[in-house]
Amino acid sequence: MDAETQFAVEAVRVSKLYDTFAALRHATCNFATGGLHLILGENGAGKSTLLRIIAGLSTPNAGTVRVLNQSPGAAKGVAYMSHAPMLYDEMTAMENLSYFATLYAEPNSCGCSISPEMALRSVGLDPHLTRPVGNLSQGMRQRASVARALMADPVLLLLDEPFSNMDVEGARQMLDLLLDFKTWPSPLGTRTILLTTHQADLVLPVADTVTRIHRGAVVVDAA
Ligand SMILES: Nc1ncnc2c1ncn2[C@@H]1O[C@H](COP(=O)(O)OP(=O)(O)OP(=O)(O)O)[C@@H](O)[C@H]1O
Repeated sequence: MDAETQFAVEAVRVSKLYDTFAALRHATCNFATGGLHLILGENGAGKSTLLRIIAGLSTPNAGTVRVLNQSPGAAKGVAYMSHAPMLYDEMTAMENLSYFATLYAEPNSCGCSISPEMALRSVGLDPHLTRPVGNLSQGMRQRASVARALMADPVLLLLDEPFSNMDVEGARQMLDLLLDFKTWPSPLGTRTILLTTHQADLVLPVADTVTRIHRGAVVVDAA
């Protein structure tokens, strides 16, 4: 990433339609490089839609989006965690991450990675767990999902509900982990995290910015 890049993500008047329904309406929001950015909003507000567009997984109908100064999907060093599980239930956490590690070795990836073992340890999971993911507690599965995203060693980490299914203590530990991860040196530059959560009280004290979305529109974009 260019060291001069001020914003990890710039979204200008972004709209996303599903048939005639506007999941996002002229949403404009910028996320500074190096920040922990919190995106809040009611169920169905458009938070996941925005993250998916930034991740390059969904194309807006209107507006412009720049991610690490490139088009969404083109930028290296971006990892996205969906709120839906992205792991195979019948495999262990280690088997899952080892499998996905082979995908991160593809030419399109950033070329740098954190080992499956280190990613699992960093979220507090034992890499030698023999239980398949489908038999883990929901909180442990969530940790494994976050570990999968960390494994790409992202300079921009997009997390959709990383604390869901976690008790308060587990969520705190996960937040501490993310804050620590943000300080890890990266050859691609300063790390930035965007996350959505319904546990706003947990993250608000440490968030650098808060972006509120209501019915598809950005209503507050405050530092
Ligand atoms: N593929 C789709 N087809 C049709 N409508 C969709 C699709 N994806 C999302 N929507 C609708 O777009 C709106 C925004 O959805 P989105 O998932 O972005 O909200 P959200 O803020 O992430 O909500 P939650 O907090 O419940 O996860 C919702 O009304 C949702 O039903």
